[in-house]
Amino acid sequence: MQAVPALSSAPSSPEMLRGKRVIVTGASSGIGEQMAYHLARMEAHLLLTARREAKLQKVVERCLELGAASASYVSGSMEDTTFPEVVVKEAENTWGGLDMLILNHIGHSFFNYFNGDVGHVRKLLETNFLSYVAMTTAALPMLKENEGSVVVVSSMAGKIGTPFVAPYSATKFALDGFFSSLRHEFIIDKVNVSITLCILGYIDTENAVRAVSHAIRDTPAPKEECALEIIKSGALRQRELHYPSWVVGSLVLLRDIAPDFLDRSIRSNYKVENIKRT
Ligand SMILES: NC(=O)C1=CN([C@@H]2O[C@H](COP(=O)(O)OP(=O)(O)OC[C@H]3O[C@@H](n4cnc5c(N)ncnc54)[C@H](OP(=O)(O)O)[C@@H]3O)[C@@H](O)[C@H]2O)C=CC1
Ligand SMILES: CC(C)CCC[C@@H](C)[C@H]1CC[C@H]2[C@@H]3C(=O)C=C4C[C@@H](O)CC[C@]4(C)[C@H]3CC[C@]12C
Repeated sequence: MQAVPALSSAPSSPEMLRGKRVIVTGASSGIGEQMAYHLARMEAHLLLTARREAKLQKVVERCLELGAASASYVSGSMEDTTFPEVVVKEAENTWGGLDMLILNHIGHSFFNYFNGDVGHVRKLLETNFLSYVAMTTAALPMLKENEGSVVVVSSMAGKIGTPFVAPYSATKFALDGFFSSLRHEFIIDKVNVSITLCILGYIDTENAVRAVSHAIRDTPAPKEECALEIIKSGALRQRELHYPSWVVGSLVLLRDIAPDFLDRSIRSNYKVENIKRT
């Protein structure tokens, strides 16, 4: 009998997404950029989006070098309520269909004590949450037709309360509520569109390391591996991804059986003396 390689031992298994049409948001840097490169190696068709056009141009070029079936971008801000539809329309016009929607972008926030800025929370909800709802709504007809997948990138801070990220954490908890409810409805309604919620711990992207390395004792996990795990979990239509699995898995378990113990250990991971109030 021939041995079947495990998915993890075939990092860029081309069959997984070859020829599939994929939108990646927040693809100009960090985990989104790394997802674009993995998808390119898998020979997918790519539509990338973020605000910075020059960065997107470079990522598209590299995707084509790596073997993408096609690659293009639309630049714009998800703070603009009309932009989600613009992106989905672009996919409709170029491909006439869609297989996977990867929602990954986040607006800028601060890593600090909550300063009472309600306007910031409102703006962040638009960028990090409402635009995800709008993108999914606009893409749903195409996703239904192709029995596609929605991949929602969230965080441990969207499952467990952690300090200094109150506005961000709220937007990530909102994603869990919305998309976990929607998943039920799809199943009840026999809509064959999968929803994968990705719960990530601390990842070594430039922005994350710059924002928190002075105040967090943890070592971040690699963005390249993280990006691949996200794509795999979406392709396998899993309900949730926990990455790194043992860290996130055990914290989520502790949340329900020993919440005070968990909160204390979370706080002990922070060098609070390095958080300067702004
Ligand atoms: N890194 C980490 O430790 C963790 C990350 N995550 C999640 O992973 C995902 C990716 O994070 P990471 O790679 O670190 O983030 P980055 O900051 O590296 O990337 C964020 C992306 O979003 C884009 N973006 C920012 N503002 C807007 C906007 N207003 N409209 C549209 N796009 C925007 C940025 O591009 P541009 O500036 O060009 O618009 C960029 O492409 C996020 O959902 C995050 O919550 C979860 C847990 C931990
Ligand atoms: C108890 C410990 C074992 C684990 C604690 C985990 C903490 C350290 C992890 C879990 C989720 C992480 C945040 C996150 O999701 C996304 C971002 C956005 C980025 O631009 C800036 C960094 C930030 C705020 C991360 C900061 C570190 C967080 C709070």
